[in-house]
Amino acid sequence: MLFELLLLIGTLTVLYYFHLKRKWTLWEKKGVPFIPGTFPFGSTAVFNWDVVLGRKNFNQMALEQASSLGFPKVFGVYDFGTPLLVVNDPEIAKQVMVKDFDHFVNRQGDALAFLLEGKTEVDQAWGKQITSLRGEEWKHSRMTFTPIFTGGKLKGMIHFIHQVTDELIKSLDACVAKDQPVNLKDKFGNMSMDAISSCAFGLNANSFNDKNSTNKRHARRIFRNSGKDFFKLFCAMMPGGVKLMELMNIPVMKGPETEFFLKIIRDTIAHRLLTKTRRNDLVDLMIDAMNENRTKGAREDQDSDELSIGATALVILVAGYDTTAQTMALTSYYLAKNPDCQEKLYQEIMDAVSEMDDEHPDYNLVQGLPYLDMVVHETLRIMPALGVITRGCSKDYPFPGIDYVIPKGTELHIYVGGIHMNPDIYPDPEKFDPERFSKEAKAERHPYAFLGFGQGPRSCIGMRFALLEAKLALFATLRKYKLKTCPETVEAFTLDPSAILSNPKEDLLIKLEAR
Ligand code: HEM
Repeated sequence: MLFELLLLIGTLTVLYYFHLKRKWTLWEKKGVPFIPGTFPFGSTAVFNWDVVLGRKNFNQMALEQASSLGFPKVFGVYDFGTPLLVVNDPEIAKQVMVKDFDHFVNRQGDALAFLLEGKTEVDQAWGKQITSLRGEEWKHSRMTFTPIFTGGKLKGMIHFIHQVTDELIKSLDACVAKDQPVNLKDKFGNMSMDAISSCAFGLNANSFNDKNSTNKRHARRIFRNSGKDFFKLFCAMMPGGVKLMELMNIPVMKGPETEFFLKIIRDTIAHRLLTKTRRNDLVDLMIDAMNENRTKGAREDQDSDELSIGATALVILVAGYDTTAQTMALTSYYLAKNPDCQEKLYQEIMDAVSEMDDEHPDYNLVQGLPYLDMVVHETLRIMPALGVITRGCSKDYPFPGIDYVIPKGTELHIYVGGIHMNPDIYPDPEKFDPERFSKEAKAERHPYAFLGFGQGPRSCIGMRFALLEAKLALFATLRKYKLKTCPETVEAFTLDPSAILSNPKEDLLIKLEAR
């Protein structure tokens, strides 16, 4: 009996393999270079053995794939045996992200969409948040929440960020007083957590004073995958896996961390409604947006709206935390290593300070500093938080330039890291050179050669907020200190294999000298 069973499994595996192999040759016939991949995972950055086994960061994997093929405009990889097209060219990225957006409204393809359809509370929260929503549901959610990130609304919140930059400077002062190197990941991690907690929920996360802050620990966990997380994903991918896990009340997504943040969000909303207090922060704006929609009769379903608020607040917290923290930490690291750029930025900041009436810069002033903007963009070019942006094809799509129709349900990967590191687009791509983002340099380049925040209707909704926070923090830091490398500064860093974003694995340590 056992022999027959093994024989059956063996035969099915071989048949399945040949079935996939037939699909794989499709790419070769169309002249698209492809990476053959390891059966059964395939070779995408996401499902690659090196990534699954925690040997490589998946953004790094993507960049290596693009570079190993000499940065072709498009190439094929296999995602669990399904051919998947990788876009590595700004013009084609524009086609997909903007011109033919009606084909690519979704972020995920159909093959793994069921992973977001679990019915546990945790999976519902992830499935209902704006980054995962599909089609009309996404359009509704995006329309509802876009107005809360306008310049006007951010101006109303800037004083919350000023309070946190004051905390940041106090904490940096303490390091300088003790003549200690500053751990950039740590300091800017605290800054980001406190800024987002304050602006989004009116909470004092107290990260600078509480070394073991639960908020930070849980937020970091959400963007890191352990062996257990991969094992759970693997089980969920088995036929009937999600249903079985649901019956056992095991969520596919990370349970305790999600529940922790959902509770914070619920308590905040309940407190606001009970006390009728208003802070004009993101929670208030989300409640307003939802009420406005209901008044307009756009949506009757109150439960669904409330789930959408909870889920979106959750994603604001997690999408805003690590991405912005890393951008601030890396910008400071690159400035310490490039004193000429730092000096130029310092001069720009001091010129601005001489025109300020107030202790803190206002919104227009900080957003209008050209070199500060160039420095942050160059950091995001070298190290984009998301090295791969995905889109799901929702209608058959005749791909421009290739005699091939991408079938509905296919997932496309846009390799941001590949475009940002392509020497034909950015000569000497490893070099930190903010001049690449001067007005003149940008005018000579394809506008979609920078994808640090994505592009088109599905681009980062929090971009303005992130840039405001990062610029305020860098303004305050550089105004007061010179950033210097020290013996503890790593010459180069590697990327954390357990991180979903491109986070440095090593600590980024530098010394500060009071100006
Ligand atoms: C420097 C910091 C940040 C970077 C580099 C970043 C980058 C990105 C990228 C690359 C995307 C995907 C865009 C696409 O698919 O075209 C994205 C989406 C998103 N980001 Fe950000 N982000 C940052 C900060 C933030 C902040 C602070 C928030 C919230 C306050 C936020 C909320 C979101 C949301 C909700 C989406 C999904 C939008 C949608 O599906 O419609 N991000 N971000």
